Amino acid sequence: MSFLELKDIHKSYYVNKEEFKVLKGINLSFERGEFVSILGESGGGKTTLMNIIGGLDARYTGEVSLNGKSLHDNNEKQWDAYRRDTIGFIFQNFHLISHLSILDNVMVSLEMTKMSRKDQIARAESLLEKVGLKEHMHKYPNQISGGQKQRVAIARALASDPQIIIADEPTGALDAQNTQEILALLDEIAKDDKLVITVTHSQEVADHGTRIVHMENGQIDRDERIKETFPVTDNPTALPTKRLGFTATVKMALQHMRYNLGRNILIIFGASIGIFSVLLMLGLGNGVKGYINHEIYSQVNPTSIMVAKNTNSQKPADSEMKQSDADRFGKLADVDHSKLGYFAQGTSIHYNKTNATQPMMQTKNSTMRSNLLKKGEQPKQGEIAITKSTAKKFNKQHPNQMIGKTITLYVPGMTANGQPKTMKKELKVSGIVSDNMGPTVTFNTMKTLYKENNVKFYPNFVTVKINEVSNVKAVQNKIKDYKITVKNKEKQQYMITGVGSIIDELNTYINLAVYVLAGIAGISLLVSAIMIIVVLYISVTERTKEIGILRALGVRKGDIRSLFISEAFFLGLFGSLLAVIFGYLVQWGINSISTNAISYSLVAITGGYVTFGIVISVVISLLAALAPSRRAAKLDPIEALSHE
Ligand SMILES: Nc1ncnc2c1ncn2[C@@H]1O[C@H](COP(=O)(O)OP(=O)(O)OP(=O)(O)O)[C@@H](O)[C@H]1O
Repeated sequence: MSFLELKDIHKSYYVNKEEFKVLKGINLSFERGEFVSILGESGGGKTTLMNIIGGLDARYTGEVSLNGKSLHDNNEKQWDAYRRDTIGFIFQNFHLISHLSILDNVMVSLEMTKMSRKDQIARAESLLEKVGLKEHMHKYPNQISGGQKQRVAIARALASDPQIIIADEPTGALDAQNTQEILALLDEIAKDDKLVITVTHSQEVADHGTRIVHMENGQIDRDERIKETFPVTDNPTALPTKRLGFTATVKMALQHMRYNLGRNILIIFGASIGIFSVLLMLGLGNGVKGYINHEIYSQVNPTSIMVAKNTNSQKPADSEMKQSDADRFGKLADVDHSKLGYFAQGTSIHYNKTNATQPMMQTKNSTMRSNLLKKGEQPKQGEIAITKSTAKKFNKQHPNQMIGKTITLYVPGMTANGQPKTMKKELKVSGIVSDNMGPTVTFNTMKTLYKENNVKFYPNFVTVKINEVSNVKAVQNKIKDYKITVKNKEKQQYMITGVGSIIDELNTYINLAVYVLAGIAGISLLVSAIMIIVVLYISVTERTKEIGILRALGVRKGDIRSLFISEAFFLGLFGSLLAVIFGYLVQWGINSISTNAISYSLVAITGGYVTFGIVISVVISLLAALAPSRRAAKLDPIEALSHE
């Protein structure tokens, strides 16, 4: 049983369904310790035969067996493993990976062995030392000579300690001096128990080996042993290998990105614009919403709501809110307390022959914020807090001096038989409040005013104080759920009034506007995605040869796919990180201006938005990578290697 045996190998190529027979029944057997040169006319099928032996081409008929075991039924993964474990390729044009250093070129093969990382590096260094390149190991392929490149290729071919070294025209691109050095190295390899098969046109190379096989017209026409086969000293002990794996693929992706740094920075910059716009829109929307809420909440207590009767009637009796209504709300979950109140329109205040009409006035209640009191005290029984503009009307120079003065309050009312009656009461000014609020008296003061004027008093709202802002909506909904039947129609018994009740709706509209804006900004994400697709497609084309090399070294299709997907992942990740940096910078810029102008930070990018931005960016990049990475993985290794 020979080490490597070829039996009746036939191979045809088909061009436009026309068959071209290239190998027409090859029978050969090889042993370890041989240095075989395959000679023959150009186009005679030598490379085709090497591709079959090297496990790059499985589309042939006949039998190739290694140590008596046929390779015929190998599946894709077994072929990958065969190329990793058994074969070391040396190509005429070196086929080094340009974006990896000399050391890393050798490491690609070693990373597929099960050695520890430390041992892998030690072996790579010792192999480079053996080929005389240790001091050049941190250079890149474009920084060394042709002869040196071929020596790197030899070190790489030997990395996983394969039993067969296939060298296709290894000295074709070298001068006489380098040719001698490479031949000496190949000699050493054969002496080291391995089988070296070279394809060559050079008689000098052929004469150097132990055996010459000549091909003619797709068949072997001469097979002569010119030297003794080197003695084989032990059984082959190949290094156990594994697939390239996640870490090595990711590392290689990063190395490629670093090699093309300028271009990748531009792509990352392009990709970041979309995410940045979305982040800024969301942050701005959030900030503006916060600002509007802040403005409203600075005047209205967010945990208090005002409830009135749901009626269009002008009759005070129809709008009456009773203590029983207040008690009903007071019993709802999360309600702290609930109180009757009175809201009046068309009131006026008289002082010192000057009259000031008041568009609206309400009894003091929990929806009012204490900060609306600008000077003096909150009103007690028999007192009133008047607005700043009213105070100015009465005392232009010193409005604050109105505090302590007595004014007359006029309130329009209606007698029991429907006659209008203006009620009045003298009250002491206790303080001055913001114009946003209107004059304020206590509920009891208002009640007394009605009583003194003999008009029945109908409280017309209830304020409900809720324990927490987050429970307001639920309480509002419960109050809205109380129904009453009027003329056979069921309708809501109460309505919620005051600014607080519209905050929710206002926020819904703001959110809507923000999402629309972010959506428009999102269009640039689509542009980023298309850009990444284009870039990756270009990259696949550019790197076709590299893909062929990796496949020849035994890298699996899946790992080739991971390589491109990793690059896309990093483009997306770095793009979004850059976008976050830009986002925070612009946020800082806008907020410094807005804090000066309106004492509020208008942009509020949240951690949630940042996470969303990063996730979206990465997902888009990964989706964009699907098609290009699939294309890369599907490339035929032989075609990829011969790609110009
Ligand atoms: N993919 C292919 N499709 C069609 N024909 C092919 C293909 N690859 C090779 N051939 C043809 O098969 C024949 C053998 O090619 P091969 O490369 O094996 O020859 P070779 O002996 O290595 O030649 P050379 O010494 O010039 O490198 C040639 O005629 C070539 O044109």
